[in-house]
Amino acid sequence: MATTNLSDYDKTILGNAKKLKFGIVVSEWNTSVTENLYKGAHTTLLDNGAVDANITRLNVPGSFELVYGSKHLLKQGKFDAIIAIGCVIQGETKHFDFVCEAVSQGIKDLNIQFDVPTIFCVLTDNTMQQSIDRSGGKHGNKGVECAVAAIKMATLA
Ligand SMILES: Nc1c(NC[C@H](O)[C@H](O)[C@H](O)CO)[nH]c(=O)[nH]c1=O
Ligand SMILES: CC(=O)[C@@H](O)COP(=O)(O)O
Repeated sequence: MATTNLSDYDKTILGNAKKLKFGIVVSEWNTSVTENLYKGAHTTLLDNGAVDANITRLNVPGSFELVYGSKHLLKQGKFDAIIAIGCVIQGETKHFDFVCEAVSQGIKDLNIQFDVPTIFCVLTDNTMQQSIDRSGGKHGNKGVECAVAAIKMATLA
């Protein structure tokens, strides 16, 4: 099993997020999962000193739109990091492959085009149970992992 616990991190080595501004883009597909990912990310940012007024949320229809939504926030030039939250679950067709490829490559491209990091907080799972397990279930919460990544990347030396 590749995943240990997505919620484990060493708080003592994490910088304080008090002065940082975050944008969080949330896909509305599989909203029961993405809301839990958002809660994990939002809570972790606050637990590490972030101010709620410095956290901006933007909803988009699906994970494919996370790229455009993240770019929309990045162009405002007022964030230290963006967290893109989605949950893509395999269906009957190859659509899963195209959505996952598009959003992963698109977010990679944003990290090249902009000087502000965009964190890939997108579950790409075979089943809903796998997504439940990784959004506050037995494997922790990927939203926590990605909030930690956002703080680390926003405070790179
Ligand atoms: N099947 C899932 C989707 N599909 C929708 C796409 O993301 C996109 O919104 C649509 O193709 C219009 O551009 N999105 C998810 O986030 N998760 C899925 O499982
Ligand atoms: C990832 C998707 O777009 C997928 O869930 C859609 O389901 P299907 O492949 O059965 O159309």
